Amino acid sequence: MTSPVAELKLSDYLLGTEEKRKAFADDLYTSLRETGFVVLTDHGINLSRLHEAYDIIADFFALPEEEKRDYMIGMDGQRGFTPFGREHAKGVEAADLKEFWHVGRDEIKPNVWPERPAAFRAEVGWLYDALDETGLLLLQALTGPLDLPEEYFDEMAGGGNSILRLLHYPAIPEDADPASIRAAAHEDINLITLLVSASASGLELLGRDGEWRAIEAPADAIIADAGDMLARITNNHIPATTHRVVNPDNSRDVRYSMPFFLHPRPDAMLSCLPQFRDGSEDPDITGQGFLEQRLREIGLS
Ligand SMILES: O=C(O)CCC(=O)C(=O)O
Ligand SMILES: [Fe+2]
Repeated sequence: MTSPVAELKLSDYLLGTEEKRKAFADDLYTSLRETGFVVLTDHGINLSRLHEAYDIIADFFALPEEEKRDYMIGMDGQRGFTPFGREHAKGVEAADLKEFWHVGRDEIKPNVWPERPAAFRAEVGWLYDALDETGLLLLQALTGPLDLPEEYFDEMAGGGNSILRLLHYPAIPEDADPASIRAAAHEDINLITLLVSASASGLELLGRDGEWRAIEAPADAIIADAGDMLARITNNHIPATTHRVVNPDNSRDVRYSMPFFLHPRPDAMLSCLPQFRDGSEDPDITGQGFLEQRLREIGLS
């Protein structure tokens, strides 16, 4: 039996006593290690602005398909629009039942922005920065339990190649491949992922006991999970969390969600930490090298 997902207040880390900060960091580490997930409350991200962002992305996805397709750029899906039926999980043939928009760091690859809704760029840009800051704080908290210098992850991932994904899962089309679900079981590529709670349920996590469980989190909480890159540098001491999004009971129900994938800088070396080396660790690879390898595996490159 896995332990339940911890619910932690980010304010304990930001504003708490030394004791509170340490308890936060230890609980974060233990929950990620044992359940792969943590639920963050009191995270300080402006909630009314967050709800507005959901309205704005719903307006964007409601635009005509041809207009959205104007924002398909390049083939690697790292910026702009990716249409329904394109991405599939690694090792799965059936495509996921979703369309999405990616925002990244302009300095690494320039963003594209839709002409409408008018507030898209400002509000989505704000959310990117807020989640980037929150994600780096979580990584900073992990440096205690991982016995690393406090600035370790700021150097690896500050100004990194992180991606905010705005997701729309439309009503399930009648002709959908019966093998397809909204998002097939997968692990995220990056260090950690932050999910600002979605507009509807459906997210499930594969427990270390092999059981799928629906994620239950209070409204407005942020769910954080560990990705492949964190697993790699800890030699699976913090394993990447397998998760999926299942289809709704009512096939007409739509769903929006906004995962933020916290990535290292492209040239940062993903090197197994010394305390986890036992000969079974993966070889060193740059953030960019690992990303390219994984994008090929999910049909985005
Ligand atoms: O929509 C969600 O809640 C999760 C999406 C997800 O896991 C992903 O896009 O990697
Ligand atoms: Fe994911």
